[in-house]
Parts: sequence; structure tokens; C-alpha cells
Amino acid sequence: MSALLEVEDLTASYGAIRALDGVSFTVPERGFRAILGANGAGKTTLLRTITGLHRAGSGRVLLDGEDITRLPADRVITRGLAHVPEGGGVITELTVEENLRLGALWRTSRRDRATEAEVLELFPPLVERLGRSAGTLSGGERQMLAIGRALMARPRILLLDEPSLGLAPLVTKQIFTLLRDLRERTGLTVVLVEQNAAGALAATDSGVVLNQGRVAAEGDSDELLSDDRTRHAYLGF
Ligand SMILES: Nc1ncnc2c1ncn2[C@@H]1O[C@H](COP(=O)(O)OP(=O)(O)OP(=O)(O)O)[C@@H](O)[C@H]1O
Repeated sequence: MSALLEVEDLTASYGAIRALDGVSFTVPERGFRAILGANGAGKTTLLRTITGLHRAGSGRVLLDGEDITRLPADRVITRGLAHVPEGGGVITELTVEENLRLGALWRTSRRDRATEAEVLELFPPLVERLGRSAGTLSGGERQMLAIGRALMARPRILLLDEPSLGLAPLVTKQIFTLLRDLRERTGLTVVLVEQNAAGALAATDSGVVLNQGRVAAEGDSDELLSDDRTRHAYLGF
């Protein structure tokens, strides 16, 4: 399987603080990869640097072989990479439908956008809530809306930052299952940043474990789940 996303020796800093220190990994086409690690390990910085929201110091990010390292975030989206930020980033004052439409704004050609009907087919609970403000949704529905909004730009790869944050365990499981189904149904490649390592490893194919801005371990999810040393040292379970 060829790699859709390749991260090569990536570094990123905040002033004197080195948040990413030579991170390399790949994500195959149609892969579902978890990025794990404790608070402050560098997970959010990694996603933001891949997406073009934080400037890389050195190293490269390749999307389907094309160097996107220094492209601004809007151009990264038009290349087919979408990012669901921590908390989802839905606008609570707007309706569900208005939020969905925002996701399509990045794509100027109709051919490159998904239609609302296509996205809603994947998230039936949102259909009857289209006219309601997003602020009235439950946490799980809000995450669905955030994912649906990202899909409006018809991405090839979706990066999510801690979608489980603030959700009950059962709802978290539903969201992870939904992401798996999405991959099966649409061929989407998914990268999931999570502190909930056990849940994420149960859902994904493979994982990358970060510690202090470096890759501490990587492998198939079931291997990482049974690797006691990595679990105890970096994953907290
Ligand atoms: N805006 C910022 N200014 C300065 N330092 C920052 C900033 N954001 C993150 N850092 C530092 O960079 C390092 C990596 O942080 P990052 O948020 O990427 O980790 P994380 O694994 O996503 O953690 P969390 O799970 O808490 O979000 C940490 O040392 C953190 O303190």
C-alpha cells in the first residue's frame, strides 16, 4: 500500500520550546492511524504543523508525494487534507446546516465539494436538526457535525484532534466506530490524535506514540495494545 501522508523528520517550536523534535511516520491510503501520547507530548502541534496552522522548523510533509510543508492552511485543504480541531470548532450560534455549508467554502469548484445530502447520509441524527443552532446539539452530535463539515470539502485524508474530549465512554466508542465505518464506506484515510489510548487503539489499524516531541513507539494497534512497556511508560494504562 502506498503512503498517502508522509511526515519526514519534522520539527516545530514555540520560541525556545522544541515541541516536535524529528518526527517521522507514514499513513497508507485508506489507513486509520492513531497518534497517542501524554499531555504535552506534541500531538496537537503535530496536527497543526501538518495542516499548515503552525510553521515547521525543518523536515517535510508530503501528501500523495507532493510537498505541502509550507503551504498555508487553506491551500492544504484544497489539496485534500481536512482537520477537525480539538472541540470540533463548530460555530454554536449558526444552525447545523449553516455549519455544514461553511465546510464547502474552501472548495470553489462544485466538483470538489460534497453535497449536503451525501454528508447527511453518513450522519442520520443530524438530518432532523438541520435548522437548529449547533449550540443545542449534544457533545456527540457536535462531533458528528464537525466531522460532517470537514467532509464537505471532500478530503482524501481527515485529521482529528481528540474527538473524545468531554464525551461519555459510550459516545466516544460510537464516534470511533463511525470513523471506521466512514473509512469502509468512502475510502477516507483517517488520523486520530487521542489521549484515550485504549479506545483509540481498539478502533484503529496502527498507532504512533509520541513522547516529548519524538516518536517513542509505533506499530499495529493490537501490538501496541499488548506491549506492556509502551503502555505503562507512555500511554497511562
Ligand atoms: N502556544 C504555545 N506556546 C508555548 N508552548 C506551547 C504552546 N502550545 C504547546 N506548547 C508546548 O509544546 C509542547 C507540545 O504541546 P502540544 O499541545 O502539542 O501537546 P499535546 O500532546 O497535544 O498535549 P495535550 O494533550 O495537552 O493537547 C508542550 O511542551 C507544550 O507546553
